[in-house]
Amino acid sequence: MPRGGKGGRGRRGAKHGGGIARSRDDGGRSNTWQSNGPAMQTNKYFEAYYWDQNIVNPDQWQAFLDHLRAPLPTSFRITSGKPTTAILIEQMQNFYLPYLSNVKFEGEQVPPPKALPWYPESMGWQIDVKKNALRKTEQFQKFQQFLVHETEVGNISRQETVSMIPPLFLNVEPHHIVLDMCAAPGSKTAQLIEALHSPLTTMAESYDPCPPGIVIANDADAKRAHMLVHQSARLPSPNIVVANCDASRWPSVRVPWNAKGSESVQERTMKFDRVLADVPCSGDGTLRKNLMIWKDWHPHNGSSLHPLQLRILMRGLQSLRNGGRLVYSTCSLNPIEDEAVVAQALRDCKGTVKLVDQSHAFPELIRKKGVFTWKVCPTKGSKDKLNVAKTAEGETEGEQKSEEKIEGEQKAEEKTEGGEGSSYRDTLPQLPYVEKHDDLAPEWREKVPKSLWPQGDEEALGLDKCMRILPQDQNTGGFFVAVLEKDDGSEPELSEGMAHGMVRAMGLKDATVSKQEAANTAKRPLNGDEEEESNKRVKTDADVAGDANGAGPSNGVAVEKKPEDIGQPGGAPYREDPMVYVDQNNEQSQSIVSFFGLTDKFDKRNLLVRNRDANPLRSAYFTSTSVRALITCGGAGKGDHPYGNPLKMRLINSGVRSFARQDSGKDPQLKCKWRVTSDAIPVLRPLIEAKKILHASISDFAFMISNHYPKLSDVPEGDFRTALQNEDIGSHLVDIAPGTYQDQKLERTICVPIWRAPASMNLMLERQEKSALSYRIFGKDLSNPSGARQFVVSKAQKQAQAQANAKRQQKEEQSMKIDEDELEALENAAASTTAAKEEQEQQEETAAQVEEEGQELSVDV
Ligand SMILES: C[S@@+](CC[C@H](N)C(=O)[O-])C[C@H]1O[C@@H](n2cnc3c(N)ncnc32)[C@H](O)[C@@H]1O
Repeated sequence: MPRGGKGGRGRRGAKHGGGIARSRDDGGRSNTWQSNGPAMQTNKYFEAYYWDQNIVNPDQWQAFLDHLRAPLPTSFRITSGKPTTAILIEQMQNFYLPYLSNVKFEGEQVPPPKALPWYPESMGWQIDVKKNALRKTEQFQKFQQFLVHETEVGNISRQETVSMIPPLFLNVEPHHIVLDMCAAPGSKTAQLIEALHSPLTTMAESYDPCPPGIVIANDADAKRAHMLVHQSARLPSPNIVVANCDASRWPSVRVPWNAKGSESVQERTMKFDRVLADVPCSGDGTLRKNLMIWKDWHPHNGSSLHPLQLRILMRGLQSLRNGGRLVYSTCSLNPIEDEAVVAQALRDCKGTVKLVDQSHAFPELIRKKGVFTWKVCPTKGSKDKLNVAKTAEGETEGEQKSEEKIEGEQKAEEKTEGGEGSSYRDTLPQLPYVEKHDDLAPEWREKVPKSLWPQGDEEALGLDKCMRILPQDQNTGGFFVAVLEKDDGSEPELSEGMAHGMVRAMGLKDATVSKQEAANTAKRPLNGDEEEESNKRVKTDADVAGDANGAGPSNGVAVEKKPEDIGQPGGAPYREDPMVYVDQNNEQSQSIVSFFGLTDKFDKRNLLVRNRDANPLRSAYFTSTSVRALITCGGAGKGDHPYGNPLKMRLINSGVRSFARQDSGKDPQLKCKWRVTSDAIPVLRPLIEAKKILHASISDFAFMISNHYPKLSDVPEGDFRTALQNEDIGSHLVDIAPGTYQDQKLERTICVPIWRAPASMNLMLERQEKSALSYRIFGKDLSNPSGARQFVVSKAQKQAQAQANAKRQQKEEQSMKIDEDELEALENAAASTTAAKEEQEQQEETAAQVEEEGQELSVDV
């Protein structure tokens, strides 16, 4: 059954791998393993097909099958470029490795986790341990809690080892515009975002909060595209855009662009520096975790996906700039979905695209070279169905067997598998291979693409530069990766990539608008009629100048169309709220900038809201300038969406939610009704004036964690308390200086958000974030009297879990496969964000109460 593809039309589970959530404790998965048992993990078509394809050496065959039938090891990645990156690696190496090095389960030594030798700076890990050993030994239980905690707060991502590979070969840099064509559930997108903000390194200093580049995460499935929003919320970035398009028809979007050294702004089609085409596939590389694939697997699954895969790859290559790089990947081992797709794309590109030799990169990663030839099985039934000419070369009696006969053979008594060459092959069914496209009857030649077959030019195309990762080599899933680069000689001026030119263009446009605004302000006040007339004039002027602030009724340029009337032709209606940039003179925006002391590096034109009035109501998002160039298409109305967005992209989300309204308190002293979200701190902290940051010691911090809304008078005496008392009521950021507290050391400064109420203060972190942070620094949770880790399980989460379990059961009954990637992503993202939201709302309520209480207190005093 295809993985994430369109092959199973009408059956959602088939189409997208069955979007089924499961409980965080992994109970669902282990039950699946136990209930299915090894008896189910067999498929004679699979064995016959892959034996014939010759991608596994005969002496490795048994190991190949054995690994496919063994549970997949747990693996995870430590998020790069965060202040926590180095700390977690240090904890892994200096605490958990020794701690887990001498564990026995059922009399056997359990291997400790190992850093993946090819993943940069020990940030990728694998645990070759059976699930029940993980759950039933005290040491691994403790380790599991650490993993869950750090996963929930975004410092660790559970990700299958092989899935970590494609983004590494993309070499993403901060100025790159990156398209992740088939991104959901988003584990690779997370790596792309990390790479955009910092080189893949443990050094937090290299983190750039707002680089010039953009990551566009796209998925054709609307529900799955929304999962990307949750996933990206774990890695807050002003440079992220989530879209919901059919990647094979990825739209051309026009953006403003300025050539270096010129004073003019041009409009250009946005081209990508990097493209990831991790296409929907039959998924047989995931057999170790998606057990249902065993049951449904047939060579035809791959053949039926080949055309879509090719269309997506071709569109990716067309969208790439000259000199740009594209990585094509599948979690299928099938050459029809792999080499055949790449080969046809190379042919169609007529020499403008080449496969890149990556044999020198990540040398510790064991991989096989791509193959030059393969066998094609274009139908599920017998060849008769295709009316293949009876005289066709290579036809044998065996190949003529009917489908019923094949099934009969599949049920035939199993003989010893492996090793014995042809005698083993004789135990397996013959498959309805068709030697060449010309062998098909004329009416079928039209329907079945010729590109399924090798065409003799495979060696010349350099298909051996493709890479195939086989399960037995590193105890992983199976995977295929090809790295392609475009060299068509066009647009040499784009060799610096497009992002810099887009940012420069916005600078020029912004300057024009500022001049215009200054001129307007200087005018005398107008009476009503004159004002209306003037608005019309401004609209025309702005149109001519290319208003950089985006469209909206407020600046009079919106074309009134209802968003629900608009959609991709033939696609689902597009109903997302518009993304509108706030006028930089907006009162709320100005209060945010002055209260938090945001420097000029914070461009207030990049503050975005999700309403047509461009008014910050509950949340305000911050995006990079390049994202503004894209979302507004550089000018009002250019994007043909009522509010200026490039409609064709079907935008779902963008930027980082940075400010949340907190105006429930009625204190007239409250100067700014907004608080900085904890997600936005890494992005905003470097953009805030030093004098606006409060400073506290590690013992002050221990006090903050241990106490919920302590009175100001109870805060330990010292500089922090004095500073707090002199501070305005509202949201503040506090730098906690390195130091020692009860033998526990904080090695580097961390920044946390607080709320200063009239008579009290509070650390504005949700419970599990506080708990994880406390554990990391103090070795226990100071906010919990028992010191144990705290996990927030919200009502919504419990409900979602119950629903997910029911759904899983239902799907299992229907023999659908469960997409474990999706489950992993849900585990990484959705549950924790629901809980976090609830926690945040609860915090806001408490803050309001305390504030009011504080007001009363201050009146009393
Ligand atoms: C193999 S999964 C991608 C996994 C993802 N890259 C990750 O690492 O988490 C394939 C995805 O392609 C999506 N998809 C299927 N057809 C598509 C199309 N025509 N355009 C874009 N996405 C598509 C599916 O919804 C599915 O989420």
